[in-house]
Amino acid sequence: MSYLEIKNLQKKFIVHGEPLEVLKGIDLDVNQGEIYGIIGFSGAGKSTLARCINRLESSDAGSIMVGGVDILSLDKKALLQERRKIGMVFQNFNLFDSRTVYRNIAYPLEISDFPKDQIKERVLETAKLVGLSDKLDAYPGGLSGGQKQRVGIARALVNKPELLISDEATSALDPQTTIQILDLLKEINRKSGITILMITHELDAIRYSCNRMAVLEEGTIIEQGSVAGIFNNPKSRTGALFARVFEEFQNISLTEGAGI
Ligand SMILES: Nc1ncnc2c1ncn2[C@@H]1O[C@H](COP(=O)(O)OP(=O)(O)OP(=O)(O)O)[C@@H](O)[C@H]1O
Repeated sequence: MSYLEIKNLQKKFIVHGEPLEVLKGIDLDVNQGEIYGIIGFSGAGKSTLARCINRLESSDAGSIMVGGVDILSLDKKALLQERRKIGMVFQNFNLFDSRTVYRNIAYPLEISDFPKDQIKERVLETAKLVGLSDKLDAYPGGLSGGQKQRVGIARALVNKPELLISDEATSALDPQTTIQILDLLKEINRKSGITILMITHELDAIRYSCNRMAVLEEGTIIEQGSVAGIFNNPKSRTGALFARVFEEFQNISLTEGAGI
């Protein structure tokens, strides 16, 4: 059953008085409970797509259904309500440096009508889920990149959303920390059944986490299907480039590992 259904989504920006078409009719179907990958080079429109889904960005045409709700038709009040079902994680973490880990995680609850006397319990529960129980009094400045992203993930999850959009969540992290964060997302998905849209330019992150994926190129989804299918038999230039870059990277590692 599909949880996120996007049809003919279009978005343009006006740049120096000229229209710049960034999303040119996106169609996407993400099943409930799956981790779905979207890959694309820089400038393909990935972040714009992510931002359109929770209406941080307006859209020009098309429809976005999230859990059966037509997101683009909601008034302001209903949108605030529905947004709680959509968590978002960013590459640069977007944390408040002057707030402790606890208060960063609590923030979405503080600005909603969540019962005040239940905030602490929810924050502690969420911090535990992401492995941050011992860092609640720390400030972001004193955390590693991986810990910062755990705070970002906790903050995205504290409202118990049904959809998590991960926009390059691991792109600023080293390979080992990337694996830890991807493992955390997989574990959260397995435990809670949350649907995850993983947007990235890293094919290995998608190979590690997803069964299905789409390739975004210049605002168009040019290929979608199983990760194995696209990787082994890419139909598009971008798909082929990603597969080749990945293989070359593997070869380099092997050669170096063999000491040649
Ligand atoms: N607010 C904006 N105003 C004008 N142009 C924008 C705006 N936001 C994005 N763009 C343009 O839209 C295109 C797609 O940008 P977007 O950030 O969605 O791509 P991306 O695939 O996420 O790339 P990256 O991985 O580099 O962030 C780019 O050409 C970008 O310059």
